[in-house]
Amino acid sequence: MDKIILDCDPGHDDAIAILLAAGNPNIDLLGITTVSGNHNVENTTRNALAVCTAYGIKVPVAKGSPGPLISDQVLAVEIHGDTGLDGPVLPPASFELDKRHAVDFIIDTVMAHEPKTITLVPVGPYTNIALAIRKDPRIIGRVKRVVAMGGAYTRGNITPAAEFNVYADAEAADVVFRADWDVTMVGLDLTHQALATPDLQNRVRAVGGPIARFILDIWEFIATTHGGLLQIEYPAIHDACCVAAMIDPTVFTTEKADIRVEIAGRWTKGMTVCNFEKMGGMHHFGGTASEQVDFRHTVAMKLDHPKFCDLIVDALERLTKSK
Ligand SMILES: Nc1ccc([C@@H]2N[C@H](CO)[C@@H](O)[C@H]2O)cc1
Ligand SMILES: [Ca+2]
Repeated sequence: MDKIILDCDPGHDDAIAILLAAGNPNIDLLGITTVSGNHNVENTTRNALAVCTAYGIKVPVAKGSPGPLISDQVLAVEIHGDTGLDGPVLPPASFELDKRHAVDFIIDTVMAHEPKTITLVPVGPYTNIALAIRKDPRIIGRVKRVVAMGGAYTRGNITPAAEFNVYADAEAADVVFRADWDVTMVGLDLTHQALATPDLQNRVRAVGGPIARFILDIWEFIATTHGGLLQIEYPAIHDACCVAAMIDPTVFTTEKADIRVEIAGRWTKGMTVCNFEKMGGMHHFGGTASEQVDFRHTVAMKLDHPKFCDLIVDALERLTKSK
């Protein structure tokens, strides 16, 4: 059983990550922390509580940072709508927020558990994670690993060079990727394979019930925004890919790389520059022999889409039965 803290900015695809984390018996969802990203932190927090209520689950939810460390705030309202989760009916929260700030919740939870037992799963901008490292660096050595949705080794979705979660707080992403812990980057190159195809939507419809309706309303809304803006055939279920990998590591293939986050480029800020080990270990700085490159990051490459879909349908069936 993998213990995780899901740091998120619900967010349509964040809601499917919560479905997987709450519905799969191999995941122990210790808590949800929220951050500003797809919308402001008031809305992403309200949405996190609404999603838990819609699923009939109760887990600690702790509100986090209202904005990035340094850069101006950028929201993805054009994709997620004015509430940050337009489309489905959002029920009023059935439980109260955890009283702690997300950063304190992360630190307290990591320090209260055995070393190397908790995985951090950030699927929004990494502001809370960076702040937690700075407030208590002990968590770097104590966390089992970080499986982060963000970045891309080809092209971005908020600028040609950058993916939204990294772009929205590039300095926080720089802190996270440079820290001395095990980071897996689940970028757009992988998550744009994780599409809510008609077949998957029909399987969700066949489960029936209010949660299936909630999920279908999510994809119906996103299809009106995502497809138009980004020319992607079906809604991309970005964030759930991280949780799926916690459940079944064979859900996608990986390669080792050395990842550097651009924080100064005028046109490339937020770009995750990936130097793959399999690319013969090109150096970041034109092969200066003095630069030591250790390929310590892991990059998600090829998704097993049928396996991914099975996990989503299974989680939906379990939550629907237990509601
Ligand atoms: N166009 C666009 C699509 C998704 C997102 C959000 N950011 C990440 C994908 O870039 C996911 O976590 C998702 O919640 C932002 C912008
Ligand atoms: Ca997200």
